[in-house]
Amino acid sequence: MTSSRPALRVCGLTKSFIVHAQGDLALPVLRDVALSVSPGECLALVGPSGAGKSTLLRSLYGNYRADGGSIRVRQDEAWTELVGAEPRTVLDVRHRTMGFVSQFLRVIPRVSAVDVVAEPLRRRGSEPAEARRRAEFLLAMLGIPARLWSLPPATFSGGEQQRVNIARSLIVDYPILLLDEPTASLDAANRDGVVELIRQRRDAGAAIVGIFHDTGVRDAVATRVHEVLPPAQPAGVSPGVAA
Ligand SMILES: Nc1ncnc2c1ncn2[C@@H]1O[C@H](COP(=O)(O)OP(=O)(O)OP(=O)(O)O)[C@@H](O)[C@H]1O
Repeated sequence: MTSSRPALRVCGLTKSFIVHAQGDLALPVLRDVALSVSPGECLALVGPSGAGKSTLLRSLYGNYRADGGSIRVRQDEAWTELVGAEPRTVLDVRHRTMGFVSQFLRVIPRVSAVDVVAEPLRRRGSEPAEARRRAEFLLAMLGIPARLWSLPPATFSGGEQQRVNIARSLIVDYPILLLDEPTASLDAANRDGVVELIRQRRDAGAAIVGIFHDTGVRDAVATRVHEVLPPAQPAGVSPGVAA
């Protein structure tokens, strides 16, 4: 299901990091980025290492503050501007409209895997039994053995934790999904489960933006690519310097 009315629209997006170790030098990363994603589309961000793909994705989610430009999200049949928005506006968009799937699970001590996964639905007012049923469905689909569902994920393998994280991030049907390497460190069988889930979301009408270094995964899920180009660096600054 594709719709020509975008769910996410970015214009003139600009972002620099300030490198304190180099006398507060501004390191430009994103310059004048423009993109638009409609329901049913999956836009893959491509470009060389260090070009700014993660920076762009995190800026879309409001983890990084943009210096200029516009990030608009369709919510309640209207555009909500995220650049310069109040934190509560960003939180509201995250709660209702835009999900982010990272590679890493923030492990909560003593909470079982099924409750970790069910929690975002519970927070939105779902019946506990329904949230649990949906969490179990996703865990099964992602190949987490049922014997692990009642255990806290702290001792799970890296790949198991990653899949619990994906299940938790996808349990809510967000209209917009941002995916940061969702299949990194998964084996082939588990990768296929994640790919299937992403395709289902896309075909059900989610607007997706993602980074997929695995070209097989990218080809399986992406409907378009957006090339992120590295901006010209100021003289004397090498990429990879942390602020
Ligand atoms: N917090 C930060 N502080 C300072 N510089 C940063 C920060 N995060 C990223 N950068 C710099 O911004 C540039 C873009 O980094 P980013 O991680 O967005 O690239 P990428 O395209 O996702 O790379 P890769 O494909 O290797 O993951 C790099 O030069 C990086 O060093």
